[in-house]
Amino acid sequence: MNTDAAVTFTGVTKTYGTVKAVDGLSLALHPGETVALLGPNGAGKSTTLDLLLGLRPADTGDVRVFGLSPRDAIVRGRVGAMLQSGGLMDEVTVRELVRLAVALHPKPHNTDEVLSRAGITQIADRKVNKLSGGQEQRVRFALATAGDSDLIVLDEPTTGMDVSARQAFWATMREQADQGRTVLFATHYLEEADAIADRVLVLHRGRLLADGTAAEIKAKAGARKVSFDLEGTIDDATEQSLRALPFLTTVDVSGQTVRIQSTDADATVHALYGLGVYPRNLEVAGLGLEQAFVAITNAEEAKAS
Ligand SMILES: Nc1ncnc2c1ncn2[C@@H]1O[C@H](COP(=O)(O)OP(=O)(O)OP(=O)(O)O)[C@@H](O)[C@H]1O
Repeated sequence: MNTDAAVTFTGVTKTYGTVKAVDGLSLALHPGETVALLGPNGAGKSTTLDLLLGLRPADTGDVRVFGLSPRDAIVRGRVGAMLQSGGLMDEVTVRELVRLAVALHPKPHNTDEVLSRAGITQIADRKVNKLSGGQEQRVRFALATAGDSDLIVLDEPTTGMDVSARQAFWATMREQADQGRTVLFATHYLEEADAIADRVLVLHRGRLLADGTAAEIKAKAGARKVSFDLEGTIDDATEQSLRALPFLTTVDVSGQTVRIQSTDADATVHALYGLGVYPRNLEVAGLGLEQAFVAITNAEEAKAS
């Protein structure tokens, strides 16, 4: 067992009826890493976080947090979490709720500092059930950072936050990681994962499909995008021959503009000139993280069907 790791999953499986939500998952996260957990709906992200937080038991395998069981790690204040669901207590004010979280933490921060860091000092006296969605998220963030935890776990943390709240949120998270904390967040915002995470995990049907930096994940997708314009209207015959170009994974024809993805852009462009057409404004570029994610998960879907 690697006791230096912040988190280890070893052969972890969690099944609901016939659904394998987490399927033989093994991974290790290290102190100071900011890790994005990506995956299509139902990939097993929330279940993975629930297992990590000891909210559900694994069927098989072992989950360790700083070498401890999830429950022991939480009791010792080593983990702060911000989950998607779970009601906040209704009839209390924001300050009372945050004060309670501070009081319960074995290594508490100062309540005013926690409120200020989460940007909720202005609404501290408001009842929790009178908040907007974005304000609620900030309160959850305050609860996750009520004490000096070594691992911060966030499930879809910025859903409902406006642009400035998101920026402030991620700036704070970067500070937390710079201080040696491990930050693990599940998200559907791939641009956030690209901008923030040192490491990206792609889950699919409970299995780890890719694990690396955003650049490595983009390279793993193995595809590049090619776009160009053709003069005049693209008739059916031309469109047919474009769609028959080698190594294509996707084709989109819109007016005179053609956008394609190819697993061998050089060969595709070579064949394009062979069609006797004259592409203008030809651009060849790597995939963004979002496109890479779609390419990787679609390829896996195709294998499964
Ligand atoms: N309590 C439950 N009972 C039965 N099935 C469940 C339960 N929780 C999750 N599942 C199933 O397990 C699978 C994984 O769900 P999970 O919520 O972990 O995925 P996710 O990646 O977080 O999805 P999303 O992006 O939609 O939040 C899904 O097929 C889901 O329907």
